[in-house]
Amino acid sequence: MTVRVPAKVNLQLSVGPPRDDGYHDLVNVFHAVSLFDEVTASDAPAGSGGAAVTVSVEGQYAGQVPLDGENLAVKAALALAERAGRPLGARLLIRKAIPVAGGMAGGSADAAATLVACDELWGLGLPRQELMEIAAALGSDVPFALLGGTAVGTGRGEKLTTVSVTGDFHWVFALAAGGLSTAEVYAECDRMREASGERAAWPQASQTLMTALEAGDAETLGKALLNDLQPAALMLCRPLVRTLEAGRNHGALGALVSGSGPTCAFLAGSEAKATALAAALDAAGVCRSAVTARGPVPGATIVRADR
Ligand SMILES: C[C@@](CO)(OP(=O)(O)O)[C@H](O)COP(=O)(O)OP(=O)(O)OC[C@H]1O[C@@H](n2ccc(N)nc2=O)[C@H](O)[C@@H]1O
Ligand SMILES: Nc1ncnc2c1ncn2[C@@H]1O[C@H](COP(=O)(O)OP(=O)(O)O)[C@@H](O)[C@H]1O
Repeated sequence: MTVRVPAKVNLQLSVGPPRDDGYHDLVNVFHAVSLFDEVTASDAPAGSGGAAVTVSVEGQYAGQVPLDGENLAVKAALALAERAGRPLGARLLIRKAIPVAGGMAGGSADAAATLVACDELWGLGLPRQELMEIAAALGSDVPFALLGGTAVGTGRGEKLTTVSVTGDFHWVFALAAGGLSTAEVYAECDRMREASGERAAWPQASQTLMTALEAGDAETLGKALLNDLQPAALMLCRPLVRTLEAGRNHGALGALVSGSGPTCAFLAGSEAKATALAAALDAAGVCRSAVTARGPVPGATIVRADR
C-alpha cells in the first residue's frame, strides 16, 4: 500500500503566548505544496509481545531520518495498531523528498501517510475523524497532512477548518544545508519577546490573506504572508536574511521563512516566473538548492495498492 503525502508552507503563522502545557495557541494557515514523500506499508508478522513495525528510508535525506521508535511513521503505525487492539505487523518504506527539519513538516507528512497506508493494509477502515484524533496525538502538524489543501489550524494547529482557494499558486523553496529544531525556534521566539517587552497578542486570522486566497490574488497574498517565528529563525540562522533578500530582489511577490525554518518560501506570479526565480536563487548561492512547487494539493492519498 503506497501513499503520497505533501509538504506544507505556513501562509500565516501567528503565535500566542506560551501555554501551561508547553505549546502555543496559534492561527496557522497551512498550505499543502507539490513536494511529496511516499510511504509504502507491507505486511509483516506481528511480534510475540504485540505490534511489530520496522522502517527503511530512501532518498538524499535518508541519513538524517531516525530508523528506530523515534521515527514518526513508526510511532503512527504503533498508535494505529494500539487503537485496533490486536497484534499487527508492518514494514514501512519512506521515499523521502521533503527536507528534514526544514519547517515543511516532512516527519508529520510521513506519520499521516502511514496512518492511511496501515489503515488500508490492515483492513481497519477507521472513520476519518478517528484517524484525525490519532494524528493530533502524534504531533500538531499531522492532522493537516491528512487533510491537505489550505486550512486554518487553531489550538496547537490541530483543529482544522478548510479554506476555499481559487486556482493554483506558484512557489519557490530555498532549501538550506542544515535544519532547525521546532522546539528551539518557539523557545527563541518567547525569549526575544520577553527581552523586548513585547506581549504576544491573541492570534487572529488575517482577513486580507483569506480574501486573497479566495480570489486567487497572488499579488495581495504575497504582501499578506506572515510568520511570527521568522525573527527567531533568522536569529538562529543568520544567512537566511540574505536568502530572503535575494528572493525579494529577484521579483518574488512575497518571501518568508516556512514555519520554524530554515527553508525559505517565495511566491511567484506564474510557473515561468517561479522557474526563473529558482534559477536566480541557485545562481546567487544563497541556498543549498531551490525547487519549484505549486499549491494547494491534496493531503495523504493512496497511489498504489501494491499488495
Ligand atoms: C512550527 C510548525 C508550523 O506548522 O511546524 P514546522 O515548521 O516546525 O514544521 C508547527 O507549529 C510545529 O508542529 P509540530 O512539528 O507537529 O510540533 P509538535 O511535535 O506538536 O511539537 C514540537 C514542539 O514545538 C513546540 N510547539 C509546537 C506547536 C505549538 N502549537 N506550540 C509549540 O510551542 C513545543 O515546544 C513542542 O514541544
Ligand atoms: N519520518 C521522519 N522524517 C523526518 N524526520 C523525522 C521523521 N521521524 C522523526 N523525525 C525527526 O523529526 C525531526 C523534525 O522533522 P521534520 O518533520 O522533517 O521537520 P520540521 O518539524 O522542521 O518540519 C527530525 O530532525 C528527525 O529527527
